[in-house]
Amino acid sequence: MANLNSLPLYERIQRKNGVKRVVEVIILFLLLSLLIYRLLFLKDHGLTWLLALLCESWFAFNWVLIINNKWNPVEYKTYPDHLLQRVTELPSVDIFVTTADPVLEPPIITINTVLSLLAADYPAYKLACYVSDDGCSPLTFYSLVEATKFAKLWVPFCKKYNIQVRAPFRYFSTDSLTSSDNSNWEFHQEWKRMKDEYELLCHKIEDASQKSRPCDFTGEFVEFSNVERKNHPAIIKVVWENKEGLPNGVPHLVYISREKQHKHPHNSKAGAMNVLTRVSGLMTNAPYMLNVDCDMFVNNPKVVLHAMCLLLDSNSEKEIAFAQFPQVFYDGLKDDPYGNQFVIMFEYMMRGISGIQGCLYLGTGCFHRRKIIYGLSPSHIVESINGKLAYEKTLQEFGSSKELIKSAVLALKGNTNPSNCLWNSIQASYQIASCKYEYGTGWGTKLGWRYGSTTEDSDTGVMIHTRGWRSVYCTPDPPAFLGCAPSGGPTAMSQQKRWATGFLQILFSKNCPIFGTLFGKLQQRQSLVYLWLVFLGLRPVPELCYAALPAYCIISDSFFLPKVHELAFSILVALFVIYNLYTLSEYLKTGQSVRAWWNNQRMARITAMNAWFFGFLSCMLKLLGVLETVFEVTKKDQSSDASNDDDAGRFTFDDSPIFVPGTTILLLHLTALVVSLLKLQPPAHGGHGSGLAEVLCSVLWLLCYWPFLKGLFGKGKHGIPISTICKSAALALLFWHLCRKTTMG
Ligand SMILES: O=c1ccn([C@@H]2O[C@H](COP(=O)(O)OP(=O)(O)O[C@H]3O[C@H](CO)[C@@H](O)[C@H](O)[C@H]3O)[C@@H](O)[C@H]2O)c(=O)[nH]1
Ligand SMILES: [Mn+2]
Repeated sequence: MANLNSLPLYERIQRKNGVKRVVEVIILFLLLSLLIYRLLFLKDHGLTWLLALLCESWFAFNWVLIINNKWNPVEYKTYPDHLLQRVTELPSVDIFVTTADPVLEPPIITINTVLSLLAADYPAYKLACYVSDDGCSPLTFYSLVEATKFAKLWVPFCKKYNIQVRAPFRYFSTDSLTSSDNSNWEFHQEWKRMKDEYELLCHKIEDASQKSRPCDFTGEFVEFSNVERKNHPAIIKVVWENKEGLPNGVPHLVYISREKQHKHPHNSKAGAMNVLTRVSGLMTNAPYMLNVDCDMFVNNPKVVLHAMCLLLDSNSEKEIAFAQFPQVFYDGLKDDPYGNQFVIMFEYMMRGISGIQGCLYLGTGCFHRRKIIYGLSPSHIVESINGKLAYEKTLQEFGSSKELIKSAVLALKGNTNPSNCLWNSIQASYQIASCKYEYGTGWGTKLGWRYGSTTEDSDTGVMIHTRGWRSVYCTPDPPAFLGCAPSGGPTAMSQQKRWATGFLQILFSKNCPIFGTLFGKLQQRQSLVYLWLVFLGLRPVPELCYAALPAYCIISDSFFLPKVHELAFSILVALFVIYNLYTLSEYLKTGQSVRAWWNNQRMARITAMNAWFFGFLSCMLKLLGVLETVFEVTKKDQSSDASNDDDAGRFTFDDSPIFVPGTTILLLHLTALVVSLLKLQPPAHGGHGSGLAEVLCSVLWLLCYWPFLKGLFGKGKHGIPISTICKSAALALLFWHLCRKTTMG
């Protein structure tokens, strides 16, 4: 028999991508040729030419960054079976679930996530689940209490029959009975019972949510009487404690609603994560922490084992900070109409980035080492191996709680703390969940999740990589977690807006990836990865200019693209064809449709010009001190009703100004095409008017904005509101006027 210790826990496999690289370089070469052509003829042309040159330079630069991201794709294969044979004692893991709003994030979604986590294939006494509720909702708490009762049946059932999907709503939505061993009478009975019990649970929660007060504010619920969501003392409840420490029981479950006061910034999700980190530090102090958004349920019960394969390997202790799983979505709309299922992004971009310093931290589905969240660097590890704990001098950064400092020392030394009684730490927990606790401490700057960006995940990731850590990307089959992708134009746009704002906040902060390379240990290529990410926030500027150019040229009868007979025109055509075939091939290779490819192409344009533009504005206003940025929570739908709806993929709008730029661009191109069809242009200077290229470009923009075109005539949520159309028309008129003025002048 092979030596057990020689069995690998994971393998890192370099993926072959020779052909892709060649195509990528060809595209780069074509882009550079175009730029050279622009430069050569710059002096013969005016402002439009220069503008085109600047935009194209930006796109070319972006392409270089993308090539860097994708150049060295790797795959991590994990072997949980080897782990179970090799390791006698698995480490404990604290699990964090965040929720913030019982309306946008219905508690039934949150409890399904919690149930799936409690039932994971891992010794129950090694897990503890902490739910942070920024909504301070009695309904969420009530749902958790009820879910715990159900969990006592559900968890043993899942483990006994080795159920694959352990989020009950998902398990019972498929025909799980016929697909399992039907002849097993006992299973049949238990299955029925589970289904009935789950339905009962759903009814209870549904009933409670219909009432103005979900429950009587007595007993456990007393603290919820009279709470204001944004102004209330901390509420911490041990919902369930696995006192007997049974391996197949239900893991600990703790509810936390941190203190909030109007005048104290709460730092959104990052703030919630830091409270979770501290409270769990006191209660269970596990060396590993898994965090998920409330909608991301466990889809692969072995997920913790997969992560441990990567984190427990003897070498990884000294270099790997976290193990990230991709975000995969369930019941996604057909052909990805909102371009937010990110299949390509996870398949090519993330794998490529994994080949550099490591995958980005994506905010959910990630296992962190506690001591690294506590600020440890790789060099500290070496020092602590040599006997001294280099960290002691900075312990005051943890704040004034003696209990917390004590637990932090243990965590930093790598001592796993056997769980004592959770109730013992309740008092101290209230102290560290108060909103004043962090003043004068390192939380949010040196410790924990970083404050200052609405994408706290990327920000915290930059910080960790800047300290010199690496990270790994784990893609087991079936996917580890599944969540909801926003459906609907407004939700999709507001999510993207928040991301763009957050990226720019990183760019303009001390945590900027450029500083990370200059002064820290962020590898150069990883720095380029982060630049690619944060520069997405600047993208709306060249994107909007480039979209306006063809309309401008047609209306004022000038040109910005090469004429058909020129060599440069063929460069342009080649670039267009090769680039699109390249992206299309990625979609086909990942089993997606041509339609999905097209939807993603056009949504990339729509997102950049609308959502990211507003993200850009909101960051600029924040920098000028005019406006505070807020973390707008994404609405989550559980039901798959949307996908049965005929109109499911049809773009929806609301009266948000976010749709104004897009509507304006659409109106401009409509005008331009009418102008060109009816030959209404003013006479061009010396016969150099707009040509075929500009018209084709304009048609292309129209195609990209097809959902908006339909929106002009649509009704209800499928229609663009009149007010938005008026604002856009006014802007388009202004633009027209300017075009005409420059041609006259
Ligand atoms: O004040 C807040 C705001 C949000 N959340 C929670 O944060 C999570 C993420 O929010 P969501 O609205 O779902 O954001 P998404 O756009 O879906 O999330 C992506 O982007 C976020 C950063 O913008 C990351 O935090 C997420 O992990 C990542 O999935 C949810 O569980 C929320 O309940 C809080 O706990 N407190
Ligand atoms: Mn989410």
